[in-house]
Amino acid sequence: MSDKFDVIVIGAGPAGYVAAIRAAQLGLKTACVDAFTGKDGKQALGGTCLNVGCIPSKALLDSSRQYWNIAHNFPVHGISVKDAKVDMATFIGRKDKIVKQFTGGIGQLFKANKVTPYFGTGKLLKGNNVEITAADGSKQTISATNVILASGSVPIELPFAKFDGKNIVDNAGALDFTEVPKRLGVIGAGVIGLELGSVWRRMGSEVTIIEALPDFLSVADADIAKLAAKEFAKQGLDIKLDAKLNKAEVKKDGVHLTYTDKSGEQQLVVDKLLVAVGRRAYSTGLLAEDTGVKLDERGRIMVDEHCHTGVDGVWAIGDAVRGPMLAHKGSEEGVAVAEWIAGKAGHVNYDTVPFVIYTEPEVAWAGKTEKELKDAGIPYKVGTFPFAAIGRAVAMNEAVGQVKMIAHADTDRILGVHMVGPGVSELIAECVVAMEFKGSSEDLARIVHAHPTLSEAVHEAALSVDKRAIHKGN
Ligand SMILES: NC(=O)c1ccc[n+]([C@@H]2O[C@H](COP(=O)([O-])OP(=O)(O)OC[C@H]3O[C@@H](n4cnc5c(N)ncnc54)[C@H](O)[C@@H]3O)[C@@H](O)[C@H]2O)c1
Repeated sequence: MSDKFDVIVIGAGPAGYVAAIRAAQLGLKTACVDAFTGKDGKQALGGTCLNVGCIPSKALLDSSRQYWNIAHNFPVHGISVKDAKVDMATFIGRKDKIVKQFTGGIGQLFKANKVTPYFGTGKLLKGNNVEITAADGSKQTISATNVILASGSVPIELPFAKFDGKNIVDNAGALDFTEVPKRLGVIGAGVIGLELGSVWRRMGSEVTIIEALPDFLSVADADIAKLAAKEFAKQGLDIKLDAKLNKAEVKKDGVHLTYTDKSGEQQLVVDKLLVAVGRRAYSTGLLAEDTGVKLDERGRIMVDEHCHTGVDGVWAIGDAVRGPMLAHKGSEEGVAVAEWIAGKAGHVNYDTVPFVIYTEPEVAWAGKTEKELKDAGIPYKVGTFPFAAIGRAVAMNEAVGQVKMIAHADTDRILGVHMVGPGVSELIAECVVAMEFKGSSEDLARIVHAHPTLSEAVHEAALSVDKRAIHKGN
């Protein structure tokens, strides 16, 4: 046994690295174990989010947006560009540089906060010891009073469309195509399917998305999902609902898909296939048999409302436990657990976690959908406001979508806000603050919003709850 810590975190994704930094800030001697290897063969801190998730996908979404705008938005402004071309090495290289900058940044933050990083696969042993296996197979064991498990999640693989890293890929593979696929198939019209499908559509791919469920984006509010579907269809994303993939075979001329929809069995040939049918909690090899830490039926580490596993000094956070698989949810759990360990009052409000899909237009929401409230028998009133009536959005040539605010019919407390439109990934923050402070639609309606800004759509939606929006008929 070489080293003894107050806290060992297994996993350096947005849940784990944030927990480690917060624990160290609170004066706890902290280590963080992670095995992720970057393209340069060195340890790359930051987990899925920084290496192959949130950050690289946003880099490619932005590059592809610039390219798409040349043909689809510049002409509206009277700007023409001839012979626009994309250099794929620069396109992918810029993304890799951003990833390196941020993964390296975590190393710097660890240094500044005196978190000790370990490079290898961590396994929890009985008695809060952690065995670390390096890439060369060598092992060492460290121990701590508290261990935080933050092992994240991995893509779900379909048995009849197994990942081969070349033709049938997961999110990581779809961030590294060396050329724009002429035909891209996507299985799953969820967050990854829509974001990465958008990237390659903007780059010129013919994108077909096969979604098993009959309703598009059923996790979102139905009105918002409907508006989003209309915009995605205009962009040329061919989304097939109620369609189930039966087979994917790699042949010389591409990946041959067989799927069944309402009209029967269908065939489709694509050059690349992205399978994005969800992720599952990752805990392979994480727990020795006698630790007492339990997994639920979906393989998630079981925890109570304080992220405690029930085993003395063992906690679990992020994608590896219940709740939405979102980086910011994991980070907040990381902060809260570090604070609980230090004897402080940690806090995560799961009711106000914002959801964002970084398509164009963006989709964002927090709180309950109209259907959830209807099903629960909670009385509500709704206010909406279209971006078409927002001067800033029109000036930007991005006047699509709307803000929909739902408040309690009796108390006016905001229960949910749902948006599709320009910049809504940022606009949702104001609503989350209002909801966190148990605000009402009237609270937001009484706040001065700068003119002309996109945030006026939130203001007007709040006014519209009480049928007094100014710039539309009520
Ligand atoms: N912007 C973000 O916050 C962001 C970005 C990327 C990923 N994530 C998270 O990562 C996780 C994984 O993302 P994802 O897009 O893979 O999952 P997801 O759950 O968002 O979507 C998966 C979709 O695949 C469909 N599906 C499942 N099995 C299918 C099948 N056999 N055939 C056709 N369709 C099928 C589902 O009905 C669902 O619509 C999610 O929890 C997501 O929240 C978040």
